[in-house]
Amino acid sequence: MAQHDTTTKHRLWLYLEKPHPIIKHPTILSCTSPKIANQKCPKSTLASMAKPVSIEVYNPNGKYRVVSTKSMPGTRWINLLIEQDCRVEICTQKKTILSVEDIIALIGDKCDGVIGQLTEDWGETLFAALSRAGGKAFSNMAVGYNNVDVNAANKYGVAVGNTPGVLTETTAELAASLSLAAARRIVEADQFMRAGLYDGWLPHLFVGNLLKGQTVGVIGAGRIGSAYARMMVEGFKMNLIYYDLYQSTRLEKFVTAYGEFLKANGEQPVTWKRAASMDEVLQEADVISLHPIMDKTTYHLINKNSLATMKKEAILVNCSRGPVVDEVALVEHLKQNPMFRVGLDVFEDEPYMKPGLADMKNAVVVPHIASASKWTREGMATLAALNVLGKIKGYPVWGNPNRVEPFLNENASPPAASPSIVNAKALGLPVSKL
Ligand SMILES: NC(=O)c1ccc[n+]([C@@H]2O[C@H](COP(=O)([O-])OP(=O)(O)OC[C@H]3O[C@@H](n4cnc5c(N)ncnc54)[C@H](O)[C@@H]3O)[C@@H](O)[C@H]2O)c1
Ligand SMILES: O=C(O)[C@H](O)CO
Repeated sequence: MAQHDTTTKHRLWLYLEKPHPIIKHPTILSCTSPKIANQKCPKSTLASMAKPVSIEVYNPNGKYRVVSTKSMPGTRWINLLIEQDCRVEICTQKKTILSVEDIIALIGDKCDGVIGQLTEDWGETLFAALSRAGGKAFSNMAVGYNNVDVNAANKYGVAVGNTPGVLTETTAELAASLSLAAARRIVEADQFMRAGLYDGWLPHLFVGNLLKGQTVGVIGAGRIGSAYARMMVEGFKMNLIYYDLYQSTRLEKFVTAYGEFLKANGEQPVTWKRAASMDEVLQEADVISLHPIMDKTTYHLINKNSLATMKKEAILVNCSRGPVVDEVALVEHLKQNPMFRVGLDVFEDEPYMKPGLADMKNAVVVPHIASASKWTREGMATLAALNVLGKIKGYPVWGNPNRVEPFLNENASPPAASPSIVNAKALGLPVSKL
């Protein structure tokens, strides 16, 4: 390993001589600071930029500079970028959530595109910085993009990508897991066992809720909400009630067909209903799962009043975004109603929980892991990278962001298109005919 120019803080390059074991193109550099010269930034920004940000570099001679604010699973996404002449820089900073200043430092004075994370605040300041550096594309490694000010991106002509579809089933499976964990009190029972409290079978020990024949309620029956509904209907023979701004015809057809199948086999058929209001779902359902997007119409959708509408023994699951639920009201409701249970993957002030939530036995809490399966996370990285690459190369936008499978086939080259650009229309980007 050779070390150069260690006298200057901003140029501490460490060349790794060993080829990386999995990346096809072996050249990796590590350094502790990107070039930050000639940027017009507020003084406060410059001051915090003085701190070096550590990065790892692949294909240093690539024509296009693409920055990823985090290391992401898999290597396909890196290979796809370097095969198309990109120099890939991955931030290796230990800090979990990067600040706007950290990201400005990463962007530097020449950057063609950035792959970022849902924890980052992609607003006016960052899009201005990216645009100054010649950047044309940003992609969240997430389907939700409520951390992105799309209007600001439009103002600077920056394409904004997201990663739909590849995480639908994985996220729905976690929502189903939380539904079961809450219904059958799995975490409480696990803690009881580990505490050495089990001294024999008892008729009343950890009695929970049977799902079969009960009603599952879905708020936001889009990709994930529909996949979850199908799992609960087919897996546990639950009836469905859903609320969405749009009708989910495919979901309705599925439940109808499954109901007919059950009937033909002499079993009680399942039913479905599209509710005219969210309150109808809250009143009728035994398990309610939240899957809407996060915007001002869904902020505190579940609050003190809506909680009061729900059955005393209902189960509430949230795998959408934390602020969809008023968490202070939820803690109070959990205290007042010990038979009411929740399964939460997301939190209002992530990564923090509101006071009292951690003490509630009737709450199952996990750290925003709904999309965390290996296949999905690698696929998300691939889609995010291809969103950025597509814009850099001038490719059109894929026609149907709900059908992203062709981009995920590891044995074939991906289509020459950006899989999902949310502001394609606003920017007037061409749509692929493939
Ligand atoms: N916890 C996680 O790790 C995780 C993983 C993936 C997605 N998500 C969240 O889930 C959200 C949904 O993802 P998706 O792929 O299913 O998106 P989607 O766009 O397919 O579905 C969202 C649905 O919400 C509906 N909706 C919008 N406003 C509504 C309202 N006011 N009331 C009721 N329904 C409303 C839409 O009509 C749409 O059908 C994402 O935006 C993201 O925030 C979280
Ligand atoms: O929106 C998303 O994709 C999730 O929150 C992370 O997978």
